[in-house]
Amino acid sequence: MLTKPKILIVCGTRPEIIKLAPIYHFLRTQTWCEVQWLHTGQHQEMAEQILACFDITPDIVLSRAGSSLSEFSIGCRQQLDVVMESNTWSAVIVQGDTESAFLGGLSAFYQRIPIAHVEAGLRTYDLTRPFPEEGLRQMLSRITYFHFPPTEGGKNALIKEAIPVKNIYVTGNTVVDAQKWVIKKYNIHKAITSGRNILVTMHRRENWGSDIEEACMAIASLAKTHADLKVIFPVHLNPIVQKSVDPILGGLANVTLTRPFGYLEMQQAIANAWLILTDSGGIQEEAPTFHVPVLVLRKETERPEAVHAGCAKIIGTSGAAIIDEVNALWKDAGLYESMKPSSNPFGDGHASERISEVLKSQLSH
Ligand SMILES: CC(=O)N[C@@H]1[C@@H](OP(=O)(O)OP(=O)(O)OC[C@H]2O[C@@H](n3ccc(=O)[nH]c3=O)[C@H](O)[C@@H]2O)O[C@H](CO)[C@@H](O)[C@@H]1O
Repeated sequence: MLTKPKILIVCGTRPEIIKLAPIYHFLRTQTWCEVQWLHTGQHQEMAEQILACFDITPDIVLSRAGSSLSEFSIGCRQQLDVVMESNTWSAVIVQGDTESAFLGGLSAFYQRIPIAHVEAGLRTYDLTRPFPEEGLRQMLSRITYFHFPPTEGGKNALIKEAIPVKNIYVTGNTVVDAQKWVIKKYNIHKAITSGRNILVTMHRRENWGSDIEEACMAIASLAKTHADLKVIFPVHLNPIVQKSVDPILGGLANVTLTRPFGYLEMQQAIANAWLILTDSGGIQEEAPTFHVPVLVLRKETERPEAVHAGCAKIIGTSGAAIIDEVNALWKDAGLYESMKPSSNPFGDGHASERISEVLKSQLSH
């Protein structure tokens, strides 16, 4: 009897779990393969919550060695090697640009197991922005076999980097598959009929310190000017971020600072938002599903599709730019309508099926 291809999904952070969950569930419905989920432990509390939300019980959980990134990496790599050697894996799936994704890929590479890289080809070509993600995703592309860019832009970047075109498959972003799953399961839809909510998130390392503070001062000024504006800001648990945000925005009547949202709460907050100000990658991709425009609080984005579609604008973190851009949308209903996306340029909700089809045709005999 022929044995089924065995696929290992390796991941460890909140965004990776969100983006790999739909692939895991789709592959579990398939009879041609067996799939296992490995959690590296890079994120712990945040990961548990997201795993529960997506009904995932990992088959393998690594124990986190130490609290520093280097201690985590060394322990993770050692444990990954044992897992890679212990079974005859046909492919290892990783996503994006985290330490977990890179280590999962590297360990598979040494065992000569083909790597399938989900969300491949995102680039800024500035190794310092975002750091370290740009470096990690570029290195992963060198050792990956199946490249799954979400869009044509990612495919073109990979082709320019001499990745064989036969190994590149444009799939759409699985983040939209994940949204469709939770929207249906938990019945998420816009639940406010009046007022204007601005959802804010900022956590990127390159914005730490004065950039976050300047953005917060601009948001405070907007909140004071527009009493009917409601700002909702789930603040990242990193104390560096909290130290910048809390003193400037805490205590304003129409600004709500909260702990990080659970994934469902976040989807509900996006659905309810009139506008989003963010430096998050995932939220740029999720907002169009709920027809919400985004102002990107960064100097660049590796996700230009929403900018090209007109539903996102890169504005940086200067206070003047934030105030001007929000006021322009506040006053000009036509401008606001022109930025409201009618569909999501990052995906159609069927990326997982496409990824499964490619793996089926290449791995099953
Ligand atoms: C440079 C860059 O862009 N890199 C990205 C970055 O990820 P990111 O910037 O997208 O990260 P977040 O902003 O954390 O959002 C992620 C998800 O979390 C949800 N969320 C958020 C706040 C909250 O309070 N509650 C939530 O539920 C939110 O809706 C979204 O789905 O790092 C990842 C590796 O870590 C990379 O793979 C990814 O390329």
